[in-house]
Amino acid sequence: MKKAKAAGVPGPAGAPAASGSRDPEARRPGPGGGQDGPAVALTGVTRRYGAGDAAVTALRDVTVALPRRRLTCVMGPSGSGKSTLLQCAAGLDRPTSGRVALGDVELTSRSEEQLTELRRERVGFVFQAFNLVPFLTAEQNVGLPLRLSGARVDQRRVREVLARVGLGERARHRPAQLSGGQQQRVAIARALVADPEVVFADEPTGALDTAAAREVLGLLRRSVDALGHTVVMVTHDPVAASYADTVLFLADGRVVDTLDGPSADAVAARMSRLEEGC
Ligand SMILES: Nc1ncnc2c1ncn2[C@@H]1O[C@H](COP(=O)(O)OP(=O)(O)OP(=O)(O)O)[C@@H](O)[C@H]1O
Repeated sequence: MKKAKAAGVPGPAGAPAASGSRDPEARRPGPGGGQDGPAVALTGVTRRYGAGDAAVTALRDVTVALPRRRLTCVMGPSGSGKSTLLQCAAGLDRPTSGRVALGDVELTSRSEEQLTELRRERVGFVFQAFNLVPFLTAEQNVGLPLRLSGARVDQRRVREVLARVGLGERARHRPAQLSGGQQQRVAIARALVADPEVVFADEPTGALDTAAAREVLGLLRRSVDALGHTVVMVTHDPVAASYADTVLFLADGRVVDTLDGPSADAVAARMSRLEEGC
């Protein structure tokens, strides 16, 4: 079991120390690769909701770098700011102050239209509730990001990504004809099809049973190890977090700790201390 590092907020220059990938293949340049800086850098990010007595500060002066070609997990007690961090990092929400950069692109100064386009072109999303379009087949769902960005839908590419998630035989099935785990695998294929710079996954296993969750986590892990993708995942589950290279722990809107090469036991132990307020 590895020890949690002392609290300290990693800055953009020193990405949270992903201690090195578990697979040498992952060191080759991957999607959006070739660049050395972090995939996403938050600098002094504060996010406040509401005003006056009703104001809630969800993130407090967060400075953190999310490294490329790694699986970074975000954990913390309920209300600690995990989803807010993910949404700010993905350009779905705007910080009240501070800066967010996706690769070399500063997000905070962009218009809504520019952010929408950036997300389409450079980011993939996986949600707890799958968010597939119910009347489209698996392959049509996977091709959707390409279609929305105006690119030609390369059917071979769609089939290849579906096969990679083990659903080559289910391309013509609609979501209702698939199990939860299979639907989430379609969602992962959809997130990966356009080779995004970062895949953001918000509780991707929250609605799945243990076996399906393991398959989904294995896929996310392999997308990093074998294909060089970058994944940032929010989870409550220490076992899910053990698939990550690095776990960031949030408490009360701050990054209070990181853990590299985490075991489920070490994550659970750190979480219970955080839930007790230490
Ligand atoms: N749109 C909003 N309006 C007002 N307050 C909000 C909003 N979104 C989040 N918050 C508040 O910000 C804080 C952080 O919320 P966030 O959803 O980021 O936490 P979380 O760690 O993801 O929580 P959980 O684990 O319960 O999903 C909470 O106190 C929450 O109530």
